[in-house]
Amino acid sequence: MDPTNDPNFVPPSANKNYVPPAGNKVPKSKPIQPYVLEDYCELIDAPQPHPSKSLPISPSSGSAGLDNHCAGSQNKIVHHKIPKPRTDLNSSSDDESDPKQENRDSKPNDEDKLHLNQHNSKHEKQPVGNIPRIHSFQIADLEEVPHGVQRQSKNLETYKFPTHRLVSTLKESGKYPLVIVACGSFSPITYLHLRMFEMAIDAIRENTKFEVVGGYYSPVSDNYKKQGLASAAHRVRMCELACERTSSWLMVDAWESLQPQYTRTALVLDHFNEEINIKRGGVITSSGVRKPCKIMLLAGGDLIESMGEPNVWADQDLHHILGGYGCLIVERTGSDVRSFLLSHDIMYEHRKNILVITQLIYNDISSTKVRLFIRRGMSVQYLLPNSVIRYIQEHKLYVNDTEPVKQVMGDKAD
Ligand SMILES: Nc1ncnc2c1ncn2[C@@H]1O[C@H](COP(=O)(O)OP(=O)(O)OP(=O)(O)O)[C@@H](O)[C@H]1O
Ligand SMILES: NC(=O)c1ccc[n+]([C@@H]2O[C@H](COP(=O)(O)O)[C@@H](O)[C@H]2O)c1
Repeated sequence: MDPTNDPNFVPPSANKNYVPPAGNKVPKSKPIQPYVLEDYCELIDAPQPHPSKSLPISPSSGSAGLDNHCAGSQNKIVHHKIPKPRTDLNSSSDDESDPKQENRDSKPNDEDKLHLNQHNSKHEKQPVGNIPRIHSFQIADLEEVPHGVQRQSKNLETYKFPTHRLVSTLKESGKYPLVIVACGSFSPITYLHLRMFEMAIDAIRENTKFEVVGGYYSPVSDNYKKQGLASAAHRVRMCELACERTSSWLMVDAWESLQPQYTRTALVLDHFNEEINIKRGGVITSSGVRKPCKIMLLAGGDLIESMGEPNVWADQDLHHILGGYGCLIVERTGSDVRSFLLSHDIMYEHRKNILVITQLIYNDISSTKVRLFIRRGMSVQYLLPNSVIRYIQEHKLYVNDTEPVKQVMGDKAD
């Protein structure tokens, strides 16, 4: 039975005493692709250290092994240098890139061309592989009217899974495809929610052999009944505006938001598995081999810590999410995710499928506080994309919210 069938349903985060009804089962889902993150988790760019420098890590230093590495890599060598990220440019010599997949970045801008020229002129003399630069395919031109963007339907009958930015052919055939899914309220989406994906893609590139082929927001449905939720249609639209105007790889999937009942996160991930692996057969490599796509949940430290609260998540769901899919956890300021992982039995059991991402530049923008600012007529400029601010103004969202201020200033928002 779905928790929201209960007439007294209150979303878990709003009611700490919430007890989900029995029978909170994960259906026998179709096969989930088999990769465990840690099996494909190593610093792909860093040189292997000299064997004499690799010290075994004692169990008591377990948390060190979690630091921006796969949580389960405790017997692995800890590199103290941040490896320089591979780039489109410097990996191009050994890439078997497919021109068809350049839908992400078909036209290099002037800056790219300049960089390309500089790079080409140096190419003969310098070994490539270590030129740090921003990946231009991640950025959308803020002034550009987005092309080929697929907007989500407002009803389930005409719903189509968005694939307009899903990479269909793997760029580097030696890697494994990965899709990142962020579930949440996004009421409204902020720059923190956008940054989460950028932090995740950096961590994946640096620490694993996966190639991110897509990123999705899955806003929760209205049945979640959390305080401060704008309607699902508004939240989906705001996420779309944010993705269209600030990113060239992120997408929004409205499926969860359109469901007539609240959908547990385990089932949302099953939906992505179904769309990407079952219906579409995963991702193809340039040599024509099909690879199933790993799907991982992207979540903040607070969401992960809610997994330790009684009766918010069914154990069976946690095994399904963490074991079957895996989790990328963005540390939240002030929360100790690593200690939490060590202390939580199910999390610890699946630690090889969990990657903790350290925020090197702290960002703690809170949707709750954004809503309060709007209600108080204060500026929210630079906390969320302009397109989202404009949308909020046009639709007069949040101005008449009645969310208790005490709760807004409570521990979650602070
Ligand atoms: N400051 C933060 N640091 C890291 N992750 C965060 C932070 N704020 C939110 N997240 C993550 O963003 C995702 C979506 O969050 P969601 O919109 O549901 O909550 P929220 O941003 O905390 O909003 P609200 O203030 O309405 O509770 C969740 O995984 C959440 O953990
Ligand atoms: N049992 C579950 O599947 C479960 C429990 C709590 C939160 N969630 C999800 O976590 C996300 C964020 O929730 P909060 O905004 O309440 O932190 C939402 O997408 C929600 O559906 C799922």
